[in-house]
Amino acid sequence: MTFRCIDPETREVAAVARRRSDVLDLAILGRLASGPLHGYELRKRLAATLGPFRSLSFGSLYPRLRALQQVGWITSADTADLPHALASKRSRVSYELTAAGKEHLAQALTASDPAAWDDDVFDVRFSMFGATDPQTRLRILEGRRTRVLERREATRAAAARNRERRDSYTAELQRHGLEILDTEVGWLERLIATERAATSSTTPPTTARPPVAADEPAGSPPPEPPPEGEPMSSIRVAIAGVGNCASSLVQGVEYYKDADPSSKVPGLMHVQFGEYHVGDLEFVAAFDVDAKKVGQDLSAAIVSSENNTIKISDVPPSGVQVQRGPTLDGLGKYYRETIEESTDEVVDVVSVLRETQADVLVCYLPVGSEDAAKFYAQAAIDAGVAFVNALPVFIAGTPEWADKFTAAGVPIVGDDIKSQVGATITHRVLARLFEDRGVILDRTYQLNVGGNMDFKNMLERDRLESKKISKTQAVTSNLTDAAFAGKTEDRNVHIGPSDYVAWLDDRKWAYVRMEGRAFGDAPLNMEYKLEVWDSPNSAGVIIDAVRAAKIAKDRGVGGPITSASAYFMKSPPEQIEDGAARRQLEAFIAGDVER
Ligand SMILES: O=P(O)(O)OC[C@H]1O[C@@H](O)[C@H](O)[C@@H](O)[C@@H]1O
Repeated sequence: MTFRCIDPETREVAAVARRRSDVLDLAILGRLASGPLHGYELRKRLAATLGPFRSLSFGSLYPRLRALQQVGWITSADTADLPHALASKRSRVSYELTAAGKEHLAQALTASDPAAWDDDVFDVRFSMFGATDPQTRLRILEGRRTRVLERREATRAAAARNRERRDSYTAELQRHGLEILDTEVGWLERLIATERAATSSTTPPTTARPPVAADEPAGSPPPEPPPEGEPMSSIRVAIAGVGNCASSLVQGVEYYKDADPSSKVPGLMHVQFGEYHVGDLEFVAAFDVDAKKVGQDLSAAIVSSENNTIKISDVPPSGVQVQRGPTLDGLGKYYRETIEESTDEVVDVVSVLRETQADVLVCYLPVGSEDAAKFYAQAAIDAGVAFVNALPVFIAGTPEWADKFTAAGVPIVGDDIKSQVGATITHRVLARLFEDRGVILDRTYQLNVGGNMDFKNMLERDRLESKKISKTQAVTSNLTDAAFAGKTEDRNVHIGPSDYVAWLDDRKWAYVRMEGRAFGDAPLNMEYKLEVWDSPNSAGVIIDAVRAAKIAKDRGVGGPITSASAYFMKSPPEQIEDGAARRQLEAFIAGDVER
């Protein structure tokens, strides 16, 4: 027996050719859906509606027509025998869809896998939106938007990298390219909003497509509504990781639960956020791996083991017992040395989320818990629970996960919490101030020290990679002129956790320095030091993020909530200048923008 070795390039060329013929087949079937056509007329219609096929020749059309006849999806007839209206001097053969062809077309129009929003397929699918169901249309539009956003990010990053080497024409070309991508994003946003509005006016949110777990038979019943007497307006919150941040969150809800909705309180954007008051957050499940926390009531677990944040309120027993979640990579070297891992059996997280009817799952795992964070993200998708990702593991910001959440109709706000007035926001805004006032920012650092388990865990440098990237790009993405604008790594930017100082407890001190050049290249330097209690500083932001996620869930909006992610998180799917992000978020709360 002989084996023929096909080189990868040949295989790729063959795959591209196959994709092109598949999409051409779909386009042909779509055109024939409205009735029989001659080859010449068919070609004219394809060329008129589909940009990518403008150069379509009879050379590529006829082989596909023959292939479609062979599989039985179309038939041909000699039009010499047909009425005059269909006959033409140019072509005597007309083509028509068979019953099998109609069935194939109907099925093809329900597909919404990533191929549907590829460059060469999207136009074809879009031209058939009239015959596509609303949910599929929406998924394709959202997928396409993610693809274009991804491309815009890559173009921006490339432009920032090549800033010094490019001449003015190349710069102009890049600017023009970005403008086109901006326009496409805006166009897609408008289409999505229109589709969404049409869908929600015909489909009540409770009947929005329920996410289906991989192991769950399709069509299994949705979770029961809350027990009678339970207020519908509460937000049922589950927490993964009962550390200091969870402690401040739980204490903070207690602290502000009776606040006057029209008042201004420290640390919160709004007491009343849309239809939700701070006090509407209700904790229904919690997961941890620490033996001193698992099995305890949440109110006790938040002040157990290594938790050492400032106390802001007494929390009465909650009736929620901390359950044993999977460890995966959740315990780094220093955690293992410091805490004892629970020997309890790991619970089925998806079932717990379903049984407790959680609305939102907040992921508060230690930095570096890449696998565990993804495990909880998948659990949220499978259980149909909105996800707020507070840690620097890239989930909402990756097209792969964004698509998964979008396809499941589950909202996500992420990634990596940006504190109220923390190291990131102050650094980001002040660096931008340099630029806005014409000062060239040449170098900067942000050194952070603290005394909580987060900082101890981060002594393990391997666990830091995504944290450093997230913190760095949160600052550099807000710049356009600095040589390191948009970069995640550069000799002249150093941003990251720096050391562990036990006696600081949950306090975090950030030392920031910016070196620039002002008028006449005169040096201009700025240094500041920020002292905060780390966990309360992010708790208010999480309370808002949870409420934004719930609002999206109520409205049947799945996938990344871009406004909330940009305002609350360091590494959102789309970085937006903070003032604009806040305005977008207010518009989202008011229901004026979809996400
Ligand atoms: O102060 P910044 O840079 O906004 O960062 C805040 C948060 O960053 C997260 O990554 C930490 O895990 C939190 O503990 C911290 O509160």
